[in-house]
Amino acid sequence: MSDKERAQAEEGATRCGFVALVGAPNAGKSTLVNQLVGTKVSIVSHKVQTTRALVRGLVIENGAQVVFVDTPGIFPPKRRLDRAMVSTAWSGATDADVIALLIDARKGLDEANVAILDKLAEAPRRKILLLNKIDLVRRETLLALAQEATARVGFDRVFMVSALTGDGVRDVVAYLADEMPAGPWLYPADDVSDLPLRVLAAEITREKLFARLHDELPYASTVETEKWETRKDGSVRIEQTIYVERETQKRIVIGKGGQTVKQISTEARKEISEIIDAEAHLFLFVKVRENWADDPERYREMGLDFPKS
Ligand SMILES: Nc1nc2c(ncn2[C@@H]2O[C@H](COP(=O)(O)OP(=O)(O)OP(=O)(O)O)[C@@H](O)[C@H]2O)c(=O)[nH]1
Repeated sequence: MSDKERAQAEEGATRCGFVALVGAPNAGKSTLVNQLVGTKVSIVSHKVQTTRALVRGLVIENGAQVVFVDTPGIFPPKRRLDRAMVSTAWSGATDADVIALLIDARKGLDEANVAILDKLAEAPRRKILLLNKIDLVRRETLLALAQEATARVGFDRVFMVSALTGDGVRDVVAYLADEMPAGPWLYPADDVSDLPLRVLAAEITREKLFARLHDELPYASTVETEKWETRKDGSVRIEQTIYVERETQKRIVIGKGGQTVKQISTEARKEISEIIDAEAHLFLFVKVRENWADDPERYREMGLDFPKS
């Protein structure tokens, strides 16, 4: 935060609001939030539907605090867990001051994007369109896509961005900062995310787990931080449990002689240490928890509502 911004905050000339990022799985929402905030707050993966809970990224620009809500990918729900994710995504969107729809420009208006556009057309909110992955798509294609999408939904603005390279992203932030309503900042100025560190640390381990075992594990596997202890020397002892659904999956995660879980732990520990800016000692346990996807308690821990059916 600059001195000017600090002064604005003190004078009370501040603005603050919520921006919901919606889009089909893999549109690039997590990558965009990370690019906006400049720190890794959301977990990026090649596998779809990695984002489960609402993750907020905070950006301060021109006296405004913009709170980004990174919603789970919106897709036709089948299972209970899927329905919880989708309903959390839409409720995040309807509470926001601005809804930003992110579309993977390579995909164009495929079935998933058309369904989202139709639903968005009904939402009584300001909406903007972000055509993402412009590093991979020709300009003529982008223009045609922008026209097609705006014919379906009254977007206030269309931006062309690359969440990966950061191209065009600052323009989006500047625009949104101007759009935020007057009001005090809701979060401390130096925070980048309100996601508790223990949740973030669990997400990092989950990312490493999937990077290694995405073919062998169902995405229903989960990681929870059970213990977080700061020691006298400033280092942190973290205990996490990886929950899987079956004994066979447990064996896969542990690997021969414990090799696999050890590698996951090493990778996660490195990244967690960087983020907390302290030495981390990470201890991973693997447990089988059958039918966890039907257990309301697990949903609460992930910040999701438990759908009744
Ligand atoms: N080339 C390119 N790749 C991108 C861009 N933005 C995102 N990606 C890639 O697209 C993939 C999906 O990105 P994510 O940010 O995980 O997508 P998401 O929308 O958050 O996905 P869910 O969490 O499943 O909803 C990752 O492999 C990213 O590296 C971009 O602008 N250009």
